[in-house]
Amino acid sequence: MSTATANAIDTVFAELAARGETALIPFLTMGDPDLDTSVKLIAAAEAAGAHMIELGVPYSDPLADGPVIQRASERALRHRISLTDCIGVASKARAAGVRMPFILFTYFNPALQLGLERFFGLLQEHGFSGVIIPDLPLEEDTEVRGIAERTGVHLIPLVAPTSEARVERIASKAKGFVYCVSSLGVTGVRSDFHAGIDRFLETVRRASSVPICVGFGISSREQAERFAGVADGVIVGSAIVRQVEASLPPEALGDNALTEAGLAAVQAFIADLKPRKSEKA
Ligand SMILES: O=P(O)(O)OC[C@@H](O)[C@@H](O)c1c[nH]c2ccccc12
Repeated sequence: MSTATANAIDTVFAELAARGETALIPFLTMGDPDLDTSVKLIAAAEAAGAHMIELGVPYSDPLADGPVIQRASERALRHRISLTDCIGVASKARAAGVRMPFILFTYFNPALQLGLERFFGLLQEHGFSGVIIPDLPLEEDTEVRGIAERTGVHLIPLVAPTSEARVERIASKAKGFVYCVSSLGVTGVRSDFHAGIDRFLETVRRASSVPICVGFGISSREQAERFAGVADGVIVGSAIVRQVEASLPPEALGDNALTEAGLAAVQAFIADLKPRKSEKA
């Protein structure tokens, strides 16, 4: 009898595939504007219909992030929160009744500083199903993948339209899903995507034995539905983080936690993003 419990990410994708639905995966910066509000925002995202969620660790040097998420990281880092504080948010969200799978999103350096064995041990302890490390150097990939496998946490790789030649190697070892970046450059709302995006997604689909999801620049239901036919999920970060930012009371009030109205505005924004039932192409 296998002792390995099924990973919640795999279960969610199987359920959605059976219903012909596309996963909606928000990204939130933990600690923006504070850790308690992050727990409320995660619960609001699930209430809005999100199927799983990327919990972002704020970082002082977010190379791949556009201005919206950079500002969110700055707001969060004012509270001097640590990587372990961010990981602990998952247990608080579970205690608040949130059931959807959690994916930690962090740059590599904070995980390395903590120690990879301790990092993955904490992810497992706090119930994470996956982790995304956008700047994981390929030469460290084998060690990290080994620890991830042992702890049952899916190491979710990113592929970009420029990495066509590496798609096969990356996608063939992917767990959870393959994160297909829709455009070149940094995160942030966009009106159009990389010209060869559809061919790129077909290439990833052929090379991958796990679901494929698209992120970067998606900020509306129309854009989410544009990918619903060719991808198994869409990831939305900056547009949601921008809504959080817009819903914060003026700094002058001192306590810049979100009001109930602000939380409701973020929840409504996420609900509006959700692709309608789409028959897979
Ligand atoms: O913000 P966007 O354009 O909606 O893209 C998702 C993105 O925010 C999230 O997945 C993410 C946040 N920081 C990153 C850095 C690299 C890759 C992806 C990310």
